[in-house]
Amino acid sequence: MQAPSSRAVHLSEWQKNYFAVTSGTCPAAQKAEAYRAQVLRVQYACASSELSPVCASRLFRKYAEKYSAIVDSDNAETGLNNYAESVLTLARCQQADSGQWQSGLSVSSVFQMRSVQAMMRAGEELRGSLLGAADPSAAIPGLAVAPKPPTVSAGGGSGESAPLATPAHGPGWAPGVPESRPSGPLSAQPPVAINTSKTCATVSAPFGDLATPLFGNVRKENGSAPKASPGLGLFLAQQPLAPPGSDGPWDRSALYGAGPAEALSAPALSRALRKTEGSGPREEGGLRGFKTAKEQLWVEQQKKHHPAARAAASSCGGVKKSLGASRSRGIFGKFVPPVPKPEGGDANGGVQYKPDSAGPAEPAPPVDERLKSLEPKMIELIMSEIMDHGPPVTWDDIAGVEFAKATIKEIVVWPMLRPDIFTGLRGPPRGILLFGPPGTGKTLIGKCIASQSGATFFSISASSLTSKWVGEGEKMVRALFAVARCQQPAVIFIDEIDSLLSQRADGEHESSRRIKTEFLVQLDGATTSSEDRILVVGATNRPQEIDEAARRRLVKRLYIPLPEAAARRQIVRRLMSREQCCLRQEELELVVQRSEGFSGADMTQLCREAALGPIRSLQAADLATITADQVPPIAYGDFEKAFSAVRPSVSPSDLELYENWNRAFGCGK
Ligand SMILES: Nc1ncnc2c1ncn2[C@@H]1O[C@H](COP(=O)(O)OP(=O)(O)OP(=O)(O)O)[C@@H](O)[C@H]1O
Ligand SMILES: [Mg+2]
Repeated sequence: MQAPSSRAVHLSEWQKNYFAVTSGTCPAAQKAEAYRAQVLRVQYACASSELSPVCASRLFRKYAEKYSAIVDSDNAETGLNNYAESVLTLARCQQADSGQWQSGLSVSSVFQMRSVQAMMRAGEELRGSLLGAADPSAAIPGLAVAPKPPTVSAGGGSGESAPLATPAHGPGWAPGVPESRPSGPLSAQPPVAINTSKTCATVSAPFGDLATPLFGNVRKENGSAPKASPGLGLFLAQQPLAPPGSDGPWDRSALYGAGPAEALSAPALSRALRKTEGSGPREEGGLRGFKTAKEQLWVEQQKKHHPAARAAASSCGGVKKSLGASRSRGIFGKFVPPVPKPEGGDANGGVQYKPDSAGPAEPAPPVDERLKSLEPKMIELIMSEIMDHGPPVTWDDIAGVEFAKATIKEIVVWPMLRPDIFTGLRGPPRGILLFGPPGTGKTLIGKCIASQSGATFFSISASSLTSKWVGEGEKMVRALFAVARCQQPAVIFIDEIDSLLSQRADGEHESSRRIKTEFLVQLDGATTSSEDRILVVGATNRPQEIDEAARRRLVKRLYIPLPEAAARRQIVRRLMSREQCCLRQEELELVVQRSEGFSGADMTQLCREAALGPIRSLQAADLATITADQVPPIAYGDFEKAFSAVRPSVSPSDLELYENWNRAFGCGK
């Protein structure tokens, strides 16, 4: 059979590549390979004077950009970075589950291996004949010969290195342009044999740190370095440097943006070398230093959003945190679609959310089976309702309500701390209702439980469940309990629970009826399951509006009354202790007497008003110049004036309603 002419070969290859790059169904790897082949072809054509430099430069730029776009794409389906990343993830699974694992092989240790040395010797012998014909850059006048680096990625290196490098290519990745490609022995040339100062930067740029573990050395950090991409590995072996002005020697698009002649010019070469050297210590080799474009994006997102998110979240002691922030999972952590949970998991079978230290390179955490049927968006929203403890609220910060505090300690804190003792009949109730007039410290108690119980604390206002996610309320309720089940022990604190569990009425909206039903079902499950350690704490100042079915499930109904004299005294003392105050004991008693019927919130307001008294007594001119310690102390006179501005917010008739309800349904004194 007659051998096809070189032009015919070119044509058929061209057609093949053209088909690959224009096909809508061709996989990304194949497309990238086709573009890379075109890039090489342009190089060769230019080197053998088949193409004018101007034309070559134009074509080179066109195909190189397209190649770069595929290799660097952040798209999970088409980006080869992602492709390599998933392969690396697979490789890491083999590493005895240790995040610290690094290959024992380094570039230098590989060259100590006998098999590699034998291959190198063979390569030395073949070298002359192969190099002359194969290296296109050698044919371009005025350019330094770029010796081939001891490649990790081109697949032509040692047998030992192959398993590490080849998986990144995947089965569909067949390095092209074989006819002119330097063969294995060349690729295995040891770096020690190369004098970089005399030849060029090619070797030192991609393989600068020879002590770096081989596996980790797929990328020498500086911008968007190639990750063991075979096509790129080969290509870069022939493109030794970064273009002028690029961020680094491996800034692929910048590199391709320059024509071949520019890219290979001597000044650019030295700049690239300087940059490479400068970047060396910044990141040691190894997987830890390896960042995909996606990971880089994650890091940038963290830098951009993290401080703001934290600052915005710190109000009232409790810090709402979203998993995307404090338990950062970044774009990896953007809740991943549920996948079957592999072996392991925490003691409760909970979701294994890893803290920041896990790093962005970690694979997405496995998701609990119990969350599989839920919408990721919902879970993400619920997670953002988890309250961090923030500045702790202690039991002493809550004045009065001794009975309620003792009861809560007994049924919330101790069983959480000693679940082994509180079993059977001693098992704690799973539903608590805190009811009482407004401003008596119900929410404060919730925050205290969050600080003191050591449980995962979900603080959800019922109105947010009903209004924020219109039409999706019942799904939210389901997600809330499912997530809490995965995060046990957990406390779900629902403020204004009356708006969620108000009595069912005929004219009520369908969606709120569904939410209520779902909530009761979930509450029933949580309150009756002997395995779950979920406590639901509801707070309301309208207990009479709560549906009777819900009331029954919130077995411990604790009245949080207006503060008695001792509690009012404690509130004033505590608040005044932080200010300059000259209130005598008998004056304090007068304040306590006169504030009969005030709620805790009213007492706080009274003290704030009194604290403004000394300022108000100052002339405006003085206010501009006075120092903080020159402000007069708060005196009884200021309280007297404050009493005329602050009135009790709870009326006696309202109070009677609460007391009646407490007598009827309350569980306390
Ligand atoms: N027992 C208390 N001890 C100390 N401070 C209190 C007490 N009760 C209320 N306060 C003060 O009043 C503020 C409001 O209290 P909180 O929000 O807990 O009231 P609430 O019972 O939840 O009211 P509402 O029923 O209107 O939601 C608290 O931040 C605190 O400063
Ligand atoms: Mg409240």
